[in-house]
Amino acid sequence: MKDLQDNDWELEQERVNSVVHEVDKKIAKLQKNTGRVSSDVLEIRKTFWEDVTVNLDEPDDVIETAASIKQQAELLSERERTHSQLDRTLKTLDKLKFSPYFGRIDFWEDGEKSTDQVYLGIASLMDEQDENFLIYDWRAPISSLYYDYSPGPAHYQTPEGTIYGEMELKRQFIIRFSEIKGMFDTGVTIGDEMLQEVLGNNASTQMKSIVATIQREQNAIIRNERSKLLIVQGVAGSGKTSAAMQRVAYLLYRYRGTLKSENILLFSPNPLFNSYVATVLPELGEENMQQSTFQEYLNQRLGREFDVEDPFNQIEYLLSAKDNEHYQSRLNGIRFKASLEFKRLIDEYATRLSNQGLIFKDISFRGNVLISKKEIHDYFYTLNTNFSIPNRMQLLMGWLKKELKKWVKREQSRSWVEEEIQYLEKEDYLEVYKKLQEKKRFMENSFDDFEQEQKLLAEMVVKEKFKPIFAAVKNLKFINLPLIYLGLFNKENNPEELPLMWDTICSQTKAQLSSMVIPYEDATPYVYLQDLIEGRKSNSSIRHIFIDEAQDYTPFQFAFIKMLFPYSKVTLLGDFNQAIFSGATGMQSVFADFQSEEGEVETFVLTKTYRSTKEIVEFTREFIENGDKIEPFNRSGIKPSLNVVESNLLNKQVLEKIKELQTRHRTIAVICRTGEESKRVNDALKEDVPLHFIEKGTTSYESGVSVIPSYLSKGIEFDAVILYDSSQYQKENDRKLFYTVCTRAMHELHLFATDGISPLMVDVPKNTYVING
Ligand SMILES: Nc1ncnc2c1ncn2[C@@H]1O[C@H](COP(=O)(O)OP(=O)(O)OP(=O)(O)O)[C@@H](O)[C@H]1O
Repeated sequence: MKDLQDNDWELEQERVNSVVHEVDKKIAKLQKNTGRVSSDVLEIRKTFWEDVTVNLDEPDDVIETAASIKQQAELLSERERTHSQLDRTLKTLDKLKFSPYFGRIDFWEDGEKSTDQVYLGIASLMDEQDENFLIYDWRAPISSLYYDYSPGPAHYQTPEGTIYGEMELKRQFIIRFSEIKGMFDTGVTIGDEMLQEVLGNNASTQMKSIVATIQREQNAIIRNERSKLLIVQGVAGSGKTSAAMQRVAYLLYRYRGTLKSENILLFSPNPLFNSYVATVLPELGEENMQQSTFQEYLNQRLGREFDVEDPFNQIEYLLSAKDNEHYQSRLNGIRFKASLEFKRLIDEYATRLSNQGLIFKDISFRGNVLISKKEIHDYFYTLNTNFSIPNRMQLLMGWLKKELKKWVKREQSRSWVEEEIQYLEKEDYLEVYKKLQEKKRFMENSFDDFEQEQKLLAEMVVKEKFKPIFAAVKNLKFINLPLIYLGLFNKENNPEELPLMWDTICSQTKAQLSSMVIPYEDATPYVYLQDLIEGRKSNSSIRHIFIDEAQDYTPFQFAFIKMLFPYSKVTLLGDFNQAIFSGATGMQSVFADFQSEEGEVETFVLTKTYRSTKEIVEFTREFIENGDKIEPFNRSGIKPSLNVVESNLLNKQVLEKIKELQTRHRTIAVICRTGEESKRVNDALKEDVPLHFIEKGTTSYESGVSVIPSYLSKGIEFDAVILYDSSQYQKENDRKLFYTVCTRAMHELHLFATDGISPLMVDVPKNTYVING
């Protein structure tokens, strides 16, 4: 490794200057273009109708008019697309001007005469003649060398094969405002110095990109193209979410032309997390992928019919209602309904429903049953059982529509129709009159206008009233799904091996659904059964899904998600030590059993953690099994503290700690066990210090002091964490939650305790923390 000389610095700065000069030229050129395109867009919008020939006289003219409008609209949208593309390129160039690159490697490819200098940045840049790369995109095949090797023999993959050679130099830059602020030549891994610099900074309220310091093991995840299912088990702070974000950017680059941001979907744990990660891709010059929470999906499916419980209410109950008489049976129910066993039970049930047992609803109108549930049931079971249930439902729907049409005719002569006609608006009469005129044109014989008019008006009235019924039939609302689902909890459909307290589970489920509340644990099984009966609404446009915090999904949910996106590759990121939902319930987590997944599955394990100081990692890893495998990044800070206080002094002492931390940190979290406790703490302290109260609907987190319930803090990080009352983490099933909240801290962790030291800490070596009080 060469020593850095002053001369090197000067030469590199000269190169930066010349690259920035090139960027400036490109910006100027593009701005001219952008100006032209935006005036095109304005002009087309202004003259849109002038350039369209509108003529509706004859059917041919109508077709011509439609074609002319379509052509004009296409022209406009093409120009708009070009405009937004140019706009994005301009933004990227601005970023390159600010910081053109972060790395350089000198690589002598076997068989070549000279060494290539490869500079890496967030996007590639060619010289004026478009011949040589001034900057290589970090996602280009050759850039992989930078992440995977230190100087010495090295190789990288290209679509054409493997390229071998010798890396002669690896250099890192910190460039800001076109000026080199730091420069390191690195030997071993991607410079510790650069990582030290990045990780030593304050936590940010938005996740940052890590392209300059991606580690080798993360690079393998980011660039993996082989697997259909990629599983990343990584300890807290190991960069799973970061790897996921850079992987999205990588895939968009690698498959540009075929893969667009709208073909990628990220399932994240809550809206707060969604906004926390939303800036990474734009920072890298890419558009954000689609983002959603699984709860949003469930709400969209069930929200109109039911009051859908969310996972946060469920966990709030689990954390605080331990004395409730139904607690244990609910827990057992949650466990069973999370399992693939329950899914199998539903599959078997659906097979039986094919021959008997489906339940329907009467179709009624003005208090009268038009088609009874029995008639619907009987018709359904006359249909050929070789057809699937969903196919038969479509046939049934067709039959119902026909029957309803007969009813529309019958109803027209009823007295209520005559009455309704009296109340029609003038416009309705006018419409009927127009229709009559139309008809006359085609009919030779004269007819009684009045009678015809009455008939048409009656038809109009009845059809209008039947519209909602037809719509409901089209949406298969004649199926009584809640009752069918509840059929699962009847004796004749019992599972062979009954889960503990099964009778109570059945009666509780029935009570909840009858009041149109769907507990979180029932929501996925319910939509699964619905799909078996109504037909699956699978999505073909999504090609990649990412599930972050995957440990909190049940095996049932994961199986269901895979069915929803049958054409999609899947990246699962999680940590079984942070499985707070399954930790609280003892249910299976999808992460417990990924060995059983079939097909092209690859698993990556990340054991090095970057978020917290060495002292925090040495303390928190003691909470969990095999914690000694967790490797901290070598960054020092102060030891975590345990502050034992009288409960009546807790708020006062927490306040003092906040004030002290504010002198050196920007983001501080007071993590409470539940939402209820957060509220109490917020109410008690908000007069004395400005607080951000975070609850399940909160969509962004700001710097300052946040008060947040434990389960919402997962996935995000703070400079300093105050754990409000650690004495409450008592039982084994609190362990994962306890570990999760403590690992949110980057620089400082302070635990308060009002009722003695948490039993979960008894085995933690005393030299890993300090005790105050
Ligand atoms: N290669 C890296 N270079 C710089 N920073 C990194 C790197 N990898 C991870 N980090 C930082 O470490 C912190 C934790 O990363 P991230 O949130 O992606 O981890 P995680 O595994 O998803 O954590 P958790 O499971 O605890 O939510 C972030 O601040 C991230 O920027």
